[in-house]
Amino acid sequence: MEELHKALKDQGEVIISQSPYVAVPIKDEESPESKCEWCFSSSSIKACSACRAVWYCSRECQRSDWMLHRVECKASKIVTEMMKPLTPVMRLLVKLYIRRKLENEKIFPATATDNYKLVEALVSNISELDVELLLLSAQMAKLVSSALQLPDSEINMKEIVENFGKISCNSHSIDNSDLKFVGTGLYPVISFTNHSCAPNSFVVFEGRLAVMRAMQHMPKDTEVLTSYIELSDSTMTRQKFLKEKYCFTCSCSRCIKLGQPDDIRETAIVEGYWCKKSDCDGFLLCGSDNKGFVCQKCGLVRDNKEISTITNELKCISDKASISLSFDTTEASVAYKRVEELELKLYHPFSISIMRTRAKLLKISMDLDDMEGALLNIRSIIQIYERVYPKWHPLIGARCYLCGQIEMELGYMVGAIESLTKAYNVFRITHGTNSPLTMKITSKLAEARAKALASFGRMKI
Ligand SMILES: C[S@@+](CC[C@H](N)C(=O)[O-])C[C@H]1O[C@@H](n2cnc3c(N)ncnc32)[C@H](O)[C@@H]1O
Repeated sequence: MEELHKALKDQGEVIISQSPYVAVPIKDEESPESKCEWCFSSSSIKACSACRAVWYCSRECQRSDWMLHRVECKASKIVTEMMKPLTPVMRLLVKLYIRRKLENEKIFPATATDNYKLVEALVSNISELDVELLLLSAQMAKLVSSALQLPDSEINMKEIVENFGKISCNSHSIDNSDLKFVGTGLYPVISFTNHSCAPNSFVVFEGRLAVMRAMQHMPKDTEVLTSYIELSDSTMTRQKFLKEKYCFTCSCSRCIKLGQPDDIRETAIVEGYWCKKSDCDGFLLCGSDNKGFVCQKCGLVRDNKEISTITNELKCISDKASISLSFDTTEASVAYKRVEELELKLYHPFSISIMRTRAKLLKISMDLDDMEGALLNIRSIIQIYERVYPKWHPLIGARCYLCGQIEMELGYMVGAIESLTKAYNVFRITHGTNSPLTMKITSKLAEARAKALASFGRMKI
């Protein structure tokens, strides 16, 4: 780890890259399809013919995973039955033990940056976990040990529970090149990096390879710090999450401002209630008599009844909107527009709730082929992202890339060139100039410039 801090790094420079010690694909609501066990691709995948519990997109991927999967596959009866109920975390743990076994038997080579000793050195925070979580871990440990079919003499329950703790506070979410969450993995060297809510490094993934890059100029001996969490949340929310999941209180340059006037105002913008007077930009705090919320700028009170009438309607319409999303996009569009209307009565236009609703509206507009509507939403989302994320954040790059594509489709070539340039400037730092994503944007940018030149004089902005 010391090696990580030694050399001077420039913005965008690779600090370290590492393959996972163990990794598994993930299925979730956003991406429910099965994925290749090795590279996480979901195209042209076939189930392993022996256990039918894992999938591969090519012979090459199957071959690369074979040394580990061979052992999983052998216990096929149990594994096939248990694979489905096993959560990704449990699967990671099963793979961790298989890998350790193969390493001990010298079947799997151990290298300086890739060996079980590095896993042993990871923090587990087990002494900080509450009793309920410990009990849950112990139950999961039992399941894992039966999946492994180890003789009782080889099972150390305490160690399994401890390894659950290690996976919980050290594993990384793996994104694909579209920034979709596709897997989870343990990268022991990268895991030695501490957290900051104002990080100077960022980890991206090239398939299963994790690549950590400097997000700013880093003089020699600067501590490399990365972010474990969603950076757009308020200080209070970030601290709560870090305490619960990672068992520490963050004291980074953003967190030390907790409770200061600027921090209270920022929390109110992203998560709190807002003054309803159109010419006032004050935030509301609960009044001392608990009867309502008072604007901190103009003093106007919104009583609890008014707030709860809006929140109740909001809950009702939001539920309806999310149900209609899966069967009637037009109905969902109407419902989410009403959600947005109601949210604007309560929250600041830059709030996280409104940002999420606009993300839904963006997707709906695109599904309905309403590109002008999509453009309106994506531009407003970018405005919010640029407030809450550091300017190099890949989410800003992804949104600017999409915005540029929409602008191109609509013939707004000046806007398209501007958005694609912004996207390029983000991804050249986070992903490097040679990554497939950055190259895709470069060619889109060239196309936009060529179209702009060809239509010079008849351009829309
Ligand atoms: C992924 S590990 C990071 C490496 C760890 N510090 C070590 O020495 O192995 C995550 C754990 O490190 C500690 N940690 C990470 N960032 C921290 C920070 N900014 N302040 C205090 N503790 C931190 C917490 O215990 C957290 O659960």
